[in-house]
Amino acid sequence: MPHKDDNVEFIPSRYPPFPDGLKTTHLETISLAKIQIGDGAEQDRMFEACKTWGFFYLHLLDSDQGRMLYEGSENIARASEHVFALPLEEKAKYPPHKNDTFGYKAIGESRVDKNKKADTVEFFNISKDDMTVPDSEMKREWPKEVLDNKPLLATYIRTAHSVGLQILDVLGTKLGIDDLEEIHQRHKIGETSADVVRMTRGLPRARQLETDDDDKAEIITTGAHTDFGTVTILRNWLGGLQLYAVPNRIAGNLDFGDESGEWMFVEPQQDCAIVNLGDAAVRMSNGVLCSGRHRVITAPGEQGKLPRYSVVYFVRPNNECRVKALRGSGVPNMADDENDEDCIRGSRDNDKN
Ligand SMILES: O=C(O)CCC(=O)C(=O)O
Ligand SMILES: [Fe+2]
Repeated sequence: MPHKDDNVEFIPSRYPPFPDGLKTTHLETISLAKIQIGDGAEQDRMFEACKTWGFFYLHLLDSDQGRMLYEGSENIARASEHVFALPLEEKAKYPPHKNDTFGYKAIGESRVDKNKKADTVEFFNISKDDMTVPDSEMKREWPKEVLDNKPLLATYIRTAHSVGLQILDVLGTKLGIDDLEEIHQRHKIGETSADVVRMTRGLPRARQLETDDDDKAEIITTGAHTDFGTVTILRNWLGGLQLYAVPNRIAGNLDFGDESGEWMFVEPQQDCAIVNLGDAAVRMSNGVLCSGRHRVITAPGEQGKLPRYSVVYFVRPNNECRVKALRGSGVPNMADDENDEDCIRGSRDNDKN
């Protein structure tokens, strides 16, 4: 779509490049097409990436579903610009309900560090369940700017969910899971879940600082976290995402007291999504798979002068499911893995990530 209007913010083709010379992770790039045709070497590389960092780049342009995610995420980011441009009073009409995270999170509602500094990003979390049913069956209200894009969002949700499950099928096979169907049962598209498409818009650096004189200031936009679901498929176009250089194998390890590692940038790759595993994948594999701790800071260099958009799909277990370890030759037994106390519930209501 041509951009007639210079007020348009989301124009990836005009973004300055990611700067050289920063500490950056070297993640594997996995081809979605090769995963889809069952290429053994590609599957091995993906499994290794999921055991080491729980993060990899997914090359999208060589498969139909990948191209849908590529174009769909750009269209959703464009739509999100209209959502975020609404007056705050209007956006505030869509807060999360008591037991969910759907709807609008304003800037400053979360804390990003131990000094309780406020975050500088707004989110709009759009639920899978409402976008994939007729309007009359939706459980909550959505702004017109979201509803106008319901067909796009529904297609994106179905595609991202399907790609997430294709990834889980490969990981399940590599883990020697006895019953792969169990993974599908836990992530049924038609069952109620906390799956969302998250639209995000992070403030540019100039708007975060009182003055714009400290070009190098590191401002945390979204604080350190692990995602609580199973698989996350992320599209971002500006830098700022960082991965903590100590792999995390503990589900829900949100007590980030240790500061021994360092933060490394994950450079966005034009033709790729960034895929990462969440706590439910750690739990289902009894810690064989890894859920990488990450955060977002202001995009580096010139990029940081621009508002930062991202589009995130979270594949999460169905609400009713108890996320126990799966049984399989590659999943170590844990003495207490039958213990419900030790299970993550499908809906981790209080978590925002
Ligand atoms: O915007 C990004 O690059 C990452 C966002 C993220 O980690 C999240 O929303 O959980
Ligand atoms: Fe995240």
